[in-house]
Amino acid sequence: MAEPDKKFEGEQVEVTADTPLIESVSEDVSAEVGDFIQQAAQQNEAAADALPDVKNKPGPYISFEHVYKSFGEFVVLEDVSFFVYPGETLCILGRSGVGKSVSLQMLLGFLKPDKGMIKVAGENICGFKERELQEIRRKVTMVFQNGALFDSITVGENVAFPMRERGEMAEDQILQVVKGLLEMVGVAGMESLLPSDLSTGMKRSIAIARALASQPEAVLYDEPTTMVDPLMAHLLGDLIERLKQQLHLTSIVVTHDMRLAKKLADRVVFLSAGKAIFFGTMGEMEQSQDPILQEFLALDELVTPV
Ligand SMILES: Nc1ncnc2c1ncn2[C@@H]1O[C@H](COP(=O)(O)OP(=O)(O)OP(=O)(O)O)[C@@H](O)[C@H]1O
Repeated sequence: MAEPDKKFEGEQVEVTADTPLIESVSEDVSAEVGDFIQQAAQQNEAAADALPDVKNKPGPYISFEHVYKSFGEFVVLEDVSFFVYPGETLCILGRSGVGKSVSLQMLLGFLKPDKGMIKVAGENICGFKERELQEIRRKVTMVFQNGALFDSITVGENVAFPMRERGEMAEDQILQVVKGLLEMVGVAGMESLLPSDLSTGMKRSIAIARALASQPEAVLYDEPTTMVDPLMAHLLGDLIERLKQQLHLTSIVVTHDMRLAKKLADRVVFLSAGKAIFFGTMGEMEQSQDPILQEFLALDELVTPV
């Protein structure tokens, strides 16, 4: 059952278009985090430039090439291919159980494909050892549905975690970046709260701030708008879009939320019965005569009327 969207424990705060949350989401980034963001954006542009040049276009940042995955007799993915270019957003769509989360887990090396190649930044990661996979997980970070925050430490400590782990920044600089990142994702001043004090939507915003703290080149979002109210879903969608624009982040978004896919996706891949039955733009998907795609689009209109 969906967790209710609350702001603070014991305090009923209604999120409306006038709350600071919305103002800060639409504002430019603060000076504190400016340098950090600038550095991340430059790093992402440099990473994109370093990718193999295919006919003067940079190669995909992430690609699945003829990927197969089964659990015992149960076939999850069968000859699935798709890609996402640097700085672009790919949405993975499909009904429950088609292998969307399994795809993300393979992309981070938590699961191995049976056959095929998964490339990140031009390298096939399928044969990578744990150390090399850890470097991939620094470049490509995941924002989990539940935020996956550490419950026993504060919001500020959660966001600072990747920077402290890397040990490259002075403590006062880390605190400034934490402050700026929280401001950037619309939850300014919440450093000293515990994750249990926060709503699902806020946990997700903080999980995004923590993901950004490791200065990733790509971010994977697993159902970012599920179990939050429509306004929070809209804000999270705006935030993901803004991060793409400001940081040139490559993003993969697993979602059932067609409005979100329409807002964010440069391309979508639609998984069904083990196959990628569609890979293209949202506009092309809407024009498709494939009955499975038509049914999915029609169902979405029934569930979320405009
Ligand atoms: N480690 C595993 N061992 C065995 N089966 C698994 C494992 N992980 C996933 N599966 C199965 O693989 C299938 C695809 O799972 P996956 O979680 O990727 O679906 P999904 O498309 O993300 O669905 P949903 O939208 O409901 O989250 C499911 O039938 C699931 O039970």
